[in-house]
Order: sequence, then structure tokens, then C-alpha cells
Amino acid sequence: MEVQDQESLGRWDGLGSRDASSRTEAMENICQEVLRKAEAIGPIPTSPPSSLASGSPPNSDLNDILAHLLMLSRRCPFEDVKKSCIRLLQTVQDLGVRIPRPLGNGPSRFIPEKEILQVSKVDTRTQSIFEDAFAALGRLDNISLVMGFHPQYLESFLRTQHYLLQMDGPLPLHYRHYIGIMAAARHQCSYLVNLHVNDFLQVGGDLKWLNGLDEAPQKLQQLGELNKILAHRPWLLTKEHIERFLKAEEHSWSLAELIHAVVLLTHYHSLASFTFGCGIMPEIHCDGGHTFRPPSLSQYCVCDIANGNSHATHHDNLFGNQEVNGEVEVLMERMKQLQECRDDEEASQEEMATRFEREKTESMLVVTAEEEECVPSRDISRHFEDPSYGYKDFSRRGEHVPTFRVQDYSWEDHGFSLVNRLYPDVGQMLDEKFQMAYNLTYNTMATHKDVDTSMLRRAIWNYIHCMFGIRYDDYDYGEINQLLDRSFKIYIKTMVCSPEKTTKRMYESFWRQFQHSEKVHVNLLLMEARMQAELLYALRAITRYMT
Ligand SMILES: CC(C)C[C@H](N)C(=O)O
Repeated sequence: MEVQDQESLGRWDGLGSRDASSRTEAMENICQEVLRKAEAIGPIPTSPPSSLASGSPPNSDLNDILAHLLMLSRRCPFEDVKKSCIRLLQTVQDLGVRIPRPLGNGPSRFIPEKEILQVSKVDTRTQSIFEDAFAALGRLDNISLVMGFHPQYLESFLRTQHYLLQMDGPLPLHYRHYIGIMAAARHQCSYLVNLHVNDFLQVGGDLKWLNGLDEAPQKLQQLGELNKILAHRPWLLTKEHIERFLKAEEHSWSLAELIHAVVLLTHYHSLASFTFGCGIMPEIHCDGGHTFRPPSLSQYCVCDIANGNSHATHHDNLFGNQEVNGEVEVLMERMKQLQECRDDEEASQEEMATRFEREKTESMLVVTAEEEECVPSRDISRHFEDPSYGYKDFSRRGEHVPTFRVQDYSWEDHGFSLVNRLYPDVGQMLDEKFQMAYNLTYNTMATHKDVDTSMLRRAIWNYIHCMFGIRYDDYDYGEINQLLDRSFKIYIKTMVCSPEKTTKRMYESFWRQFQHSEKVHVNLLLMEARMQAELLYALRAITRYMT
């Protein structure tokens, strides 16, 4: 693998104890509380009260605990805790209390559960990363489970996220989660909104703020505009925007606070892309992740009943895969040819610039399909004003995206050192994470081994930057059209620009012969490239303000 020596990166600090016994004790306390509550309910009704018909039984405290126990019984990486949760649920059920069951099959709507869980079971390294993540947050979320396909990356991701959210830093803890909510809400990502609403309340956040940005402090309200621009048109950020933050008479921001906020915003915009891009399911203990209703036959797909399938991939066959045979080989052949031509033909600077401009303009015109509207499970629009301000508003009009030349402002030479100066360890962590995503390879292409995939991975990364107007003058953008086909571009464009519109069909229709782990790998590239692009614009504006 081309990645850095993982051991040298070390484990992240301050993650709490990995010793399971203290956790078990805490679990036992919860268990006893649940039992006490369960007994207090008294005789259990044989026919469900009307509130059950809507899927939510009356005692919501108890329900929360039961939902939590259910989550732990499925997701806790410590076997002993997991077992005691299962036992406890059983006991509660024996008392006649209805216990919840998970909705859906596993962490992703797109990837069969069996494939994801297999990975976490066999690999001891992944197992220990999962344990650390659990110890830090008291949960192992679906995002981490899916990223578990790529443990080196996951480790770097979690270390950064943990640092941004929980370690010493310029912004107070509840602000951090609130900013996460604002950023996720920009993309209607109820999955991330729900997670951070819980965290926000847990660190003492004020319930009132959740009614909308206008009920949050002035200081956070100021971020609304930045959130919007960064998420949809980062090239419009100017030093005047930055100035408004730093020079505000009241509620002004320090540079360090602003950098912290910018990193959080970009982190959650791109994580929303990953969430939709991989079809991440609601967490078991959150809204939409479980139900108290008994299973009803009508909810099953007939094919499931007929063939005992518990996941949805059998629908794949309906598309027929005749025409995709050989897709990988064709792509590999193209890579080989490009490699050969690279050596004997050099295009002029003008020609290279034209190729970039052409690709940039074309990328604006790739349409993201809109047939399947997504329904957010919680009313999150209240978290941000002006919900109409999205990518489509200007892409339809064919807005001109100015060109940003990396030789004038790059992450390596400029952005990195600015972040490092103002929020030291984070610069380092982001840098490691970017490199990890960019360099990660297993030298495979579907079933083929020992393939150098750097050309393909670079094309993906540069295509995303190209959509944001960012140009590398040593890259021949002609390669992109050779390597990325239409359905792949549609997926990329949707996932990066309007992630909430990503559909299962889009996920299935690109790279049909590739493994799910490779599609997740693609998502990591997309997510990190997007984050870096947004950051570059924000940091450039900050630098311009400072000089
Ligand atoms: C995204 C994929 C093309 C990655 C490829 N499987 C590799 O290991 O490099």
C-alpha cells in the first residue's frame, strides 16, 4: 500500500479507556434502570394503545433507553457489553414490554449488510479502531462502519473529527455541534443533523437554539451566510466576508475561532456528501432507525419472501449486466494507452488551458437527476434560512466559475501553513487525511490485481477540483473524459454538489463491476477533494484579508 506508515501516526489521544469493564458497569446501571422502569409500567396491554399504531409507544424515556440498548446490542464492539444488552432486552421483553426492532438492513441502503460486517469481524486492526471510536462517543456510527472498509483512512478521519469536536480548541463544545448541524442542514442531511442534535444537547446546548438559526446567538447567526456560500459557491468568498467576522463591533470572531468554524463547516458539508453517496441509514437509536411496531408481511418485498434474501441487491439482476462485462478491462486499456501517449506527446500550455476550461464548462452542464425526491425525516429546514439557495440555482443559469490556479494558492504551500499557525494540530491532521485519501490504493481494479491506479484516482480528484474551478497547470484535463464515463460523472456531480439527490440507482449504475469497497473508496476521494476545495477558497480569502 502506498499509504504512510500507520504505526508512526500513533493512536489518537484522549479517547478514554478501552477497558471494557467500566463500560460494562455503566451498561449494568442502565440495565437496572430499564428494569425498574419496565416493572413500573405494570400489566402490559394485550392490544396496543392507539399511540402504538403510529409506531411510538407512550413512555418515551423508556423507549429511548430501549432503542439505545437495541443499538448497543447490534453495534457495540465490546462483546461482553453487547451480550448483556441482548440479555437485558430479552428480560424486558419477557416482562411483556414491547421492544423495538431495527428498521432497514445494516448501515447502508446501498451495500449489503453482510459485506460491511464481514470486514469488521475479520480485521483486528479495524476492530480496535472501532473500540476506540466507541469509547470516545458511546456509539459506533454507520459512517464509521462503512468507512471500516478502509481502516487506515478511518483512523485518520476519526482522529481529526475527535479533535475538532472534543479536544481543546477555540470554540465551545456546543458551538461545534451546532455548526455541524448548520452545515449538515444545508444539504438536508437529517442523518447528521440527528446525530449532532443529540450531541449538542448532551454537552449542555440550549434546546431553544434548535428552533432555528434566529434563536441562536448572534455570533452563530453570522455564520449562516458563510455556510451557504461555502457549501454551494465557495468561489464567491472574498476578504470582505472575512472582515465582517473579525471586525464586527459586537460578537466578533477571533481568527482561530473562525478557522475552527470553517474547518467544521467544510468537514460536515463533505461528510453529508459521503452520507448520501454511500446511502448511510439512520442510526438504530435515532429517528427512523427503529420501530416498535411488529413486523408486517406487507412491508416485505415479495422477492425477499420468495428467496429468503435479506438485502436488496437482488434487484441488480433486473438491470441485466450483459453490457457491463468488460467495462473494467476497457478502462484499464485506456489507462495503458494514456500512459503511453503521455510519454510521446506534449500539448502546449494554451491547449492544456483550453482543455481545462472545456472540462470545467462541461462539468457545469452535467445534470443531476431529480426523479426521486428525498424526504427528510425531521424538519431541518428551520436550521437555515433561504433553503432555495442551492447548487441548482446557478448551475442552471450556467454561471461562470472563475479559474483558481493551484500554483497561486495550494493546500500544501499556503492553506496548510495558515491552519497550522492558527489551529496547530488540525493543520497536520487534515494534511494527513488528505494525503491518506489521495494516496490510498490496494493496486486492484475489481478482480484485477497489481494495477497502478494512480492515473484514475488522480482523474477523480482533479475532476472534483475542476468543478470548483481549481486548476493544476501540469495536468492534462483531456484524460478525464477518457477515464470517467457519463454515469460516473453524474454520480460525482450529484454527490458533490447536491448530495441529497443521490439515489441508489445512481450508485448502482456507475462502475458496475467494481466492489462496494471500491465505491466507498471513490466516496472518500470525492469527500476529501470537496473538503479541500472549499477550504482552499476560505483560506485564500482569509489570507487576502490578512495581507
Ligand atoms: C477507487 C479504486 C479505483 C481504487 C482501486 N481499487 C485501488 O486500489 O487503487
